Amino acid sequence: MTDLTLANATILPLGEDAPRRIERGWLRIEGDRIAALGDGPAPEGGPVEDLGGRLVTPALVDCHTHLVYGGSRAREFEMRLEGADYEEIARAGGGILSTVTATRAASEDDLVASALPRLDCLLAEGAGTIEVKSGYGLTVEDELKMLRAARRLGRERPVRIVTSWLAAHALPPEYKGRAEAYIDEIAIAGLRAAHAEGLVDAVDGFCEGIAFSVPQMARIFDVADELGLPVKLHAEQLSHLGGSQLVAARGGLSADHVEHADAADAAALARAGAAAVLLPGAFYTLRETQMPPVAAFREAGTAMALATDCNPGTSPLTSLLLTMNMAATLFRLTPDECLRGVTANGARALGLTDCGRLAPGLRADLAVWDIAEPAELTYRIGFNPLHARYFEGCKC
Ligand SMILES: O=C(O)CC[C@@H]1NC(=O)NC1=O
Ligand SMILES: [Fe+3]
Repeated sequence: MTDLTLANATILPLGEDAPRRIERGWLRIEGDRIAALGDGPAPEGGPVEDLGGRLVTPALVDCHTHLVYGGSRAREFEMRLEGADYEEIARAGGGILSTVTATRAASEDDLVASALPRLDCLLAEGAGTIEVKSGYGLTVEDELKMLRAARRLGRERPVRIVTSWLAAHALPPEYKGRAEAYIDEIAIAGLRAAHAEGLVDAVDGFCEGIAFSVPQMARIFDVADELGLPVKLHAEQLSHLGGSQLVAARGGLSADHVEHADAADAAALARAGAAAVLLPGAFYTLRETQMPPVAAFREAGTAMALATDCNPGTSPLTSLLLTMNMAATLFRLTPDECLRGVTANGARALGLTDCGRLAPGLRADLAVWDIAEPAELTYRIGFNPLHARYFEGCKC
């Protein structure tokens, strides 16, 4: 059991009603929780570690990843460089389906082994909570295999893994022209099996012309609601179908990508308390030109989260710090918005209230940085100033 006070630190609590910054502050850890924090001299009693003015933030939250998958899409990367766009590749049977073949062929052990190096990259930059989706198996057993592998990552490393069911990611060849049957026999039947095995924390889908429609996603969300599972959605990534409005109407956790969302979507998400998850890695990789409506999100008060969207096709990115830099440079988010995007708002996009902020009673998942100026985290490109990471109160 940890009993430790971190002293002489520059603390960013990142809570809505918390001080913006505590200079020369202290934070007391008891067990796996934050017991107290404040400014001035640290309270007497117990071991103290002087941080020499270093910056302390919540451990980072990556609220949108496809971290578990088989194979690689480097060849497709070349195709894009030869001029094919994402939808052309998808319609030519490439894209997601080529990763499906590799994932179906991989064992659960193979999936864990190939995901661990990607996970270690995120942990090395101070991540403490990571969401992992299914979506490359597209049979009940292969989707369950993916989520079992995801759960194992949380046992193999000091990290909290949150899972999402994403069977509605693509229509496999054996269901070509039979989307409704796929939804019934795989997406819904598999969701029930995953829930029964304790493998799923939220339900997601790819709502897009090359994937699933709003009514089709609504059918899956009906079952999520019956099972008491929250929902989220890949929405308005390549077009405007109304996925964000569906998330808002269902009281969902987040609408993700949202490049093609509009002011009405921003207002609906804000009213529903749902986050907009911006994914600059996919925007950058696809050389997208449609910017997400950041001004509308600001105007509406929609919480903006950021995530790597780590996936082999459109965002082979395993750096939240680079994600922050991309969001600032490409989407014009401020460094403060970027840091909130991978902490408090990332937690919000996952429906988590016990992390992503520093306050008494919350998890002692912390990142200590060898910098004093928070903007350095967003400003630097390819620089990792992590000094130490605490997970459940333990330095790791
Ligand atoms: O190409 C892949 O493997 C996943 C792409 C990823 N999935 C999705 O729904 N949108 C994306 O950009
Ligand atoms: Fe994604």
